[in-house]
Amino acid sequence: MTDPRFERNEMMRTDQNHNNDEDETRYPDGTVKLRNPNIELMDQDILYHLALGSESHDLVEMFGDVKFVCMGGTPKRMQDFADYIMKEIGYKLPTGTTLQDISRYSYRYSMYKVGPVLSISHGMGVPSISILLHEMIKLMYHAKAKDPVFIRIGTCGGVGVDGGTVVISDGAYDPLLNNYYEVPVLGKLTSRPAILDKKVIRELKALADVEDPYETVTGKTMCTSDFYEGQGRLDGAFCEYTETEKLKYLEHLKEFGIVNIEMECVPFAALTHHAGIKAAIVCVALLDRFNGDQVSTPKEVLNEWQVRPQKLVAKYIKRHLQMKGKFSLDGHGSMAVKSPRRFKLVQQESQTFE
Ligand SMILES: O=P(O)(O)O[C@H]1O[C@H](CO)[C@@H](O)[C@H]1O
Ligand SMILES: O=c1cc[nH]c(=O)[nH]1
Repeated sequence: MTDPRFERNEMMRTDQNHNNDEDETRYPDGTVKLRNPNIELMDQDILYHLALGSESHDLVEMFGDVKFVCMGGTPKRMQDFADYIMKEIGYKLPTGTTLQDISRYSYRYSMYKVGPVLSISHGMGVPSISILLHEMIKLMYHAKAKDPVFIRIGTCGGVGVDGGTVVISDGAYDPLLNNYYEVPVLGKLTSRPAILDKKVIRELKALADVEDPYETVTGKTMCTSDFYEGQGRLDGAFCEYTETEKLKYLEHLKEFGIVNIEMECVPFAALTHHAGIKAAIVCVALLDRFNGDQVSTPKEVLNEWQVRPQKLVAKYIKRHLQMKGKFSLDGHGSMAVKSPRRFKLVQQESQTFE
């Protein structure tokens, strides 16, 4: 007999496969509806790992205009992206102010806001990004943000693609090649389909420049919970398989259509999909895993490679801002600060969390 503690919650899985209709996740005006009735009954919701709260901060004022939530592993990359997107959309900070890390007093994640774009670090691996996603989805709900799109800007190991190649994920798979996110809830495995938005993927692919001196490809991405043995590396502290076995495994992945390996795609695709939020992942490969395991490319080259997904995502954001009258850029491609007051509020951090 199956131990009930480890029973997979099939009912929930089936339910969630069919239960993603817009009524469940959107109010008619496009604002995010939460699939948790408890939140609106709470006096306040503390977004602990963001150092924000629904009572301590005016979240509607601070984040109500957010349209794009960009995430990546490191605080540095996401600060660089905030600076880059600011230039790209011509967003002007009020004189005498600089971009601030809104979540700095959480000492967990770093978050920057540039007009309608949030740029936030998620750390490494499934638990770290899943905590952030719960809080970012709730933040979008509290802020009454309309139809935000979430994009992960990452790095990965290539499976048959060269270092420097940009990969747009069109599927997210765990190491058993399941495309759902399994998480134990109250002692039962609950599984949620890991689905990325086809339209966003198509648009991103169409924006890739054929003149770029590197390739931009689409393909399936595998998510692991470990960088070393979990990704079949030979250079971890332990290794109980041969190089031949490693290569056979990579061949098996390649045949299945996996083009890259990273450590967050499954919860990212599953939690955004469950929240009814469109999402996409753009990573740059740091190496082709058929050729090795160590990331030995010089830092300057890696830094240039890391900008490649940012450039593509910036193009996508610019295109959408130009399409939407509300955020339209002026004749010089500049986006004026619409509300200096909003900006001030965004820069304010909560003393409560210091
Ligand atoms: O470069 P980022 O986006 O952090 O992601 C990749 O890099 C980390 C491992 O080095 C993992 O988190 C993996 O997903
Ligand atoms: O090989 C790699 C490179 C970056 N990130 C990963 O998870 N794996």
